[in-house]
Amino acid sequence: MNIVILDDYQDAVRKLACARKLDPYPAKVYTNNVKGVGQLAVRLRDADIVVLIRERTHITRALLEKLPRLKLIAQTGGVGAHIDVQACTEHGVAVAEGVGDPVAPAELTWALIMAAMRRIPQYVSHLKHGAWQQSGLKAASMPPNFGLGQVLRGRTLGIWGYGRIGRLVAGYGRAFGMRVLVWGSEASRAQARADGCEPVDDKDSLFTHSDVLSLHLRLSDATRGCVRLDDLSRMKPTALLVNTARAELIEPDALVAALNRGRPGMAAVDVFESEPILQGHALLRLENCVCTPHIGFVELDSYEKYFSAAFDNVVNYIKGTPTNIVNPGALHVRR
Ligand SMILES: NC(=O)C1=CN([C@@H]2O[C@H](COP(=O)(O)OP(=O)(O)OC[C@H]3O[C@@H](n4cnc5c(N)ncnc54)[C@H](OP(=O)(O)O)[C@@H]3O)[C@@H](O)[C@H]2O)C=CC1
Ligand SMILES: O=C(O)C(=O)CO
Repeated sequence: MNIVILDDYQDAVRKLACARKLDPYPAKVYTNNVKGVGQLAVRLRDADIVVLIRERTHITRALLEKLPRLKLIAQTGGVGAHIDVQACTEHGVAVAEGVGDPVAPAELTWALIMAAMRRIPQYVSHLKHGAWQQSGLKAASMPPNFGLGQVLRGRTLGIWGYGRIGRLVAGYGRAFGMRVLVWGSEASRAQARADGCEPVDDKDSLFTHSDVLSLHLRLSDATRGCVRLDDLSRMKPTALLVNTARAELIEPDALVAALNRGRPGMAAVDVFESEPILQGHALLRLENCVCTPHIGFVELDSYEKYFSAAFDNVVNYIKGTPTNIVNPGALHVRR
């Protein structure tokens, strides 16, 4: 079996002990600098198994048609919209989902909430530039209403996407004495009610009433662009929007437009439509936006867990006992 590992950010996989699971099965490791179906098809033409670290590589129908040897795609973390799972099934390519750890992204979400609500990145940056500002931030570039930071106790946290991460973030919010509103499917809202949160009856209520609104949906055709400029415009000028899920959940350009208008007053984001984000991107220039470079899951233990789970799936597949296959139908299609 030829195994190719793509998207190996900063050689992380090679440095981690979990990669030793592949020792008996020689693997080529590439940091993915390949663009387009043609070049990718050349790089992957001898691969039986591809391990994807994150989502830079798009597995499309057109690419699959050029890869008759490919049998398994092993993804770290959840399978996202970058893999055409239906086309994989039709081509007999099994897709294995890695198991992520929701704690690291949930804690990063909270780190961003606290940093943004107390304006910590801005205070740190002003202080480093010699400005001792204790009674609120003042600068020509500050949007109106930016003002002072705010405490969380007694304020309202809104959660859209009450899954593994959203549920943890909600629990931390309750520990801070926040009222927690949840919007989502009937099942999500029932779970939220059982957990002591308040399900809301419509999306508008979530955007209108939240002081902090955090997105935790998965990206799919159904959720792409589900947050529109209209929704953001309903938010309070003092409110914070947090996105550690996927950038494409928000309509293109809507977040920049909304922040420029001051509703919501602030955003904190860990995910971008194109990663790495280009220097000079509008979100990086906005004083009322805190950005981190997709580090929700980047933490020693969860790094090991993400990669280790993906490699377990590879080894189990080779041994003939595939695990965590999201499209079991593919296993019955002759290659
Ligand atoms: N920044 C980072 O490093 C990380 C980011 N993430 C991202 O965080 C987000 C949440 O992850 P996680 O909590 O593990 O996800 P889960 O699958 O546990 O939950 C996601 C929620 O999204 C909703 N949803 C909408 N459409 C779908 C769909 N097609 N399939 C499944 N759920 C759907 C569901 O809510 P409902 O039933 O109400 O519709 C579900 O509860 C994801 O976007 C993930 O990619 C994850 C790990 C690290
Ligand atoms: O698993 C995920 O969805 C992540 O964002 C980590 O790459």
